[in-house]
Amino acid sequence: MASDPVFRVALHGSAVLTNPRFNKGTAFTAEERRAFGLTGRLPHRINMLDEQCARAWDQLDTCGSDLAKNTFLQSMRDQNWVLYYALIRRHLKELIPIIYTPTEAEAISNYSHLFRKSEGLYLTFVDQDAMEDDFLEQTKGRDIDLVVCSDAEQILGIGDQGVGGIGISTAKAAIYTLLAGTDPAKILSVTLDVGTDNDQLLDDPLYVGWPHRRVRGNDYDTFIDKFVQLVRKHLPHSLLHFEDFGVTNAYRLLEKYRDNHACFNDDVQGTGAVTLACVMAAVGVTKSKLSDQRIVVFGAGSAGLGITRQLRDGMVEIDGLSKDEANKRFYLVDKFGLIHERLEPSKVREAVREFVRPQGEWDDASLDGNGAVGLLETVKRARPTVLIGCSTVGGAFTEEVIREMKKHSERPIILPLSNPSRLHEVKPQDAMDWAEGKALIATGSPFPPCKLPGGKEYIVAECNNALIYPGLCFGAMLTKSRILTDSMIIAGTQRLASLSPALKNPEDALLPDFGDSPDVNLEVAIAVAEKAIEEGNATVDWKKEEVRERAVEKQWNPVYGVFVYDPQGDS
Ligand SMILES: NC(=O)C1=CN([C@@H]2O[C@H](COP(=O)(O)OP(=O)(O)OC[C@H]3O[C@@H](n4cnc5c(N)ncnc54)[C@H](O)[C@@H]3O)[C@@H](O)[C@H]2O)C=CC1
Ligand SMILES: CC(=O)C(=O)O
Ligand SMILES: [Mg+2]
Repeated sequence: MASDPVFRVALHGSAVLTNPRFNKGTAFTAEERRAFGLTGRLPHRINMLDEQCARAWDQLDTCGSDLAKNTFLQSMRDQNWVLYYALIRRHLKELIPIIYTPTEAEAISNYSHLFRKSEGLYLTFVDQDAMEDDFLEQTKGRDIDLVVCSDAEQILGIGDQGVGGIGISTAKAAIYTLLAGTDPAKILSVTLDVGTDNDQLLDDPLYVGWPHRRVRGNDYDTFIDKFVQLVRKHLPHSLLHFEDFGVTNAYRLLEKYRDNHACFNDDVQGTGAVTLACVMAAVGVTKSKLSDQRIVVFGAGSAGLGITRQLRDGMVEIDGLSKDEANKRFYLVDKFGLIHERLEPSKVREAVREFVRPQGEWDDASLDGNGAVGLLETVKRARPTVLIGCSTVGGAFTEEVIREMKKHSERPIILPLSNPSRLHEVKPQDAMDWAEGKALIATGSPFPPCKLPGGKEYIVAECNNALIYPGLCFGAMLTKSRILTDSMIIAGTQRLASLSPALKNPEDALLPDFGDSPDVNLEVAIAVAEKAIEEGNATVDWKKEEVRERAVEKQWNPVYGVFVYDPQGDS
């Protein structure tokens, strides 16, 4: 058996108990209590981590709502990292929805009212002259591998949340630790407070962010660039994760920086990757090819377009289609209806141009009350085999839409991916009933299984980027890759797809269970790291054969080590 790791710690007395990285609470041993001046600061009895977890679980049980549980866990994280992560690891499926989607969305929208303690780095537009000092204050002497940042323009389906964006950066960071084993001490969570266009926040006297309209244009770009250059200068080997930016900035910033630093946009690339893996599994069940699919994407924002591009690239890489041929498999429907050539140019964003349906094809289509080619008409004429929702429009996949799809597709693949749960385009059970028990379904947030006509149950896979992004980025971090390339992402995606339970049993879920997500993300990380080495992007001198062992070795696990007091040690 491996012996407990030994840590040399320079803190003493209450400083150890108030530092979440080192605090063990009642688990400090008698020897440690003497060495760190804790004997009189703790009750007599020494607990094991398992006992602490059992007590915390009971305490959590007394919280009256999911939001109260989220708040309880947040304060546990402020007190004791090992206990927080150990508790969640022991109850992964129950607690991920509490610390992540859907409950975290509620916590973020109440951020100013629930505020208790600062977490992470707050960079505010008006304070940008001090940005480097503020940045160094939190990073100096720390060995940071990962920076997770958000400007909070499009948080988890609930729109602009201003300074509350720190909540998504810290939640995504926690998922990195839980599912990939990234050391929490090596992660920096950042909110980029450039104001907010959310009137409710601006009118709220308790709002704790910068009460100003969102800064845009050159001023915004200069502010973001200042931040990215600090990351590049002071943390050159780190990975920079962008989360929940508005659609235009999401694409622009990724393209601007990804060739010079390892950058990742989760809503674009993570969502694209997990959905590609999910559709690959589904076409395995229907015994067809990716390139045989006709795909309607409802909501062509960061996620919708990221998914479209990733599926398109999959058709090119895996099935050998040309890019132009692959583009023709997609029908994008946004708030002005189907994106086609006759739409006014102002309604067609630059990023969607390659997927615009040609003039002529839709000339005689019926228009809805807004003069648009709506979803139902698109489904009638395009006869999709795959229908994906990333629109935040709850209930948009109506009975008529699903029944129409079923007329032309024996096993319709239906993926309502919008978060949180109330914004899903269709409830899985409704989709299954309307598709006469034949739908293949995955959702963005967790849902209970569907009942099938014969009484059996169908497990609804969770197609959430958390099933893949921690592994994708951990693979790049492990190998200290200079950049995160599309082919590294495809390698991770193929590894995830190969783990689909539906490949072994077509009646099973399309993606692995979230309870298995730590093992799944490890596999993804290994595939990405191997690819990084093969492509020459890695800056570590490893052979591909040693990646698995190294990856496991580098994982942080929520266990208490043995502490030795050492004034020259960590603090
Ligand atoms: N399952 C997962 O892993 C992920 C899910 N999401 C979810 O996807 C949703 C979209 O997120 P983002 O793409 O980041 O937001 P976004 O704001 O970039 O995209 C939303 C798109 O939907 C369009 N839309 C709005 N109303 C519409 C309507 N009535 N009909 C058709 N389209 C309409 C908007 O114009 C926009 O293009 C959110 O609910 C988010 O939580 C996002 C990332 C990952
Ligand atoms: C899951 C995620 O990244 C989102 O809903 O934005
Ligand atoms: Mg997101």
